[in-house]
Amino acid sequence: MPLVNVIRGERIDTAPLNVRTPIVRLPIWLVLSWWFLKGLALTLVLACRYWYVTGPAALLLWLYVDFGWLGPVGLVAGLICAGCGWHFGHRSSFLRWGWFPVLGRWRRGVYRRRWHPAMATAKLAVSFDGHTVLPVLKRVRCRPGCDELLVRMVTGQIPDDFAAAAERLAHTFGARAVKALPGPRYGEALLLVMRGDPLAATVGPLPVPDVPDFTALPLGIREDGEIYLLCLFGTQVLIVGATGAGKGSVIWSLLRALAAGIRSGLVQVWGLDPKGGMELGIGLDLFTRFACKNAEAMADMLDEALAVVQERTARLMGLTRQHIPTVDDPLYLIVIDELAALTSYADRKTKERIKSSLGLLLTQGRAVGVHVVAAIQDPRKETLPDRNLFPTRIALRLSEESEVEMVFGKGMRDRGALCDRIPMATPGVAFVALDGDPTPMRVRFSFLTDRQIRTMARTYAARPVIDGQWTEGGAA
Ligand SMILES: Nc1ncnc2c1ncn2[C@@H]1O[C@H](COP(=O)(O)OP(=O)(O)OP(=O)(O)O)[C@@H](O)[C@H]1O
Repeated sequence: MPLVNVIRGERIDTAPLNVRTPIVRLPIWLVLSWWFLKGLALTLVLACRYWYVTGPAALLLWLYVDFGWLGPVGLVAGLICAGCGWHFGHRSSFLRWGWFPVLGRWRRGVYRRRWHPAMATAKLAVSFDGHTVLPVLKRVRCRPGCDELLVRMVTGQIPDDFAAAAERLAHTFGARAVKALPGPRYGEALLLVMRGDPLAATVGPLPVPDVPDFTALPLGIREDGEIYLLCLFGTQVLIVGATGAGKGSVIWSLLRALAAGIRSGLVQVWGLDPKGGMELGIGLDLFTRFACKNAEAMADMLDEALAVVQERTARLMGLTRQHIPTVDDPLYLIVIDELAALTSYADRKTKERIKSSLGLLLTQGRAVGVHVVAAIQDPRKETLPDRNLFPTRIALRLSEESEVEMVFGKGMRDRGALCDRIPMATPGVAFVALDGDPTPMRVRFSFLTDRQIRTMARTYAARPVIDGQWTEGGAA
């Protein structure tokens, strides 16, 4: 038993004088007047707060009192006619300034009603000091096919907590998908609630830019309705997808975005098609060099590309950190249709040769304008030696969950890269990582039919070399 008990805190001594709360008797008229004034003040506050309901209601009531039924009916009919005229006259401004703000107000009410149960069941409500604390829904904005919810997170939460619960939230709000991003300020998150699917339909060929902008090549449509732009400068591109996932459409979309540069000589495309030219052969005229028959010819071509890299590196050393292509000193694009055929299935000696020159090409080629675009079906280590040498990775439909991690690394599937759930019925749909955005973006690449590829190849033809032999004109 302790000798002395020390208890911290302030002791309240018994007061010498103890009094009871005084009772003041008020007349009933005073109590009723007080309640009336309080009710009036509350009504005024609510009327001002919900002005978008009370304002139109007051206007309609005034019209009814002054003009009878004709007044409100005439106003509503006039507004509908004006809205239709605006919609048909200038649809984009009607949606931006007329329809979406109204829809946003309506949807804010709908989200607020479901907010508490949604947060509680998605485990985003926090219990603190005996209370339940919810993230605050600050704003709802509508965009085509998507609602943008600005949320103030509870202390200690991060946007990744919302990303982890994205699928639950999507089902709760009855939406196709929910994407969580960091908000405009610390402590805020943006939830993009995807309603329609702008990627459900095939995307046709995009217009060919007159001069390719190597930092923004248009290849397809993003799920937020914007154009997906690929920055080729400073990168190497890996395309991964199961058979029939649409790897070809990524390659052809890229060649289409570069087509004007191919014709002018600003870009030289070298093609390696281990499937005997079945895939890339359709657009043969676009390729300056093309190898499809044997692995040695392909290894030779990679060695030649490496020689270009080494010559340029020696020439540009100390002058610039990024090569700017010109017609005399073009950008080289090495397109490999099935990388695994080169890295795994060729004979041992050729395989080693290919692996070593490819590794050097991937690491040294980026800065000197020699870029590799490689497609592969199977992202396992045995077939894809080092995915980290490809800064840009495009993952189409994959067969297994684990393959998503093999392509993007840990955590991307949790943030929404559900490549294994892309339906077979939507080839060309892929997930990509965008610059500065930790969550993956779903995109659909444009699709060119064989006929469109042939026409493009004829229109933007380059002078080809097939299996080491220069040929005159095209060989479509
Ligand atoms: N972007 C797209 N939009 C719509 N349909 C597409 C798209 N890409 C491909 N397809 C359809 O899917 C089929 C298979 O596409 P593709 O041959 O490009 O796939 P792949 O991944 O290259 O397959 P493989 O590995 O077997 O060569 C095409 O014939 C076409 O009908």
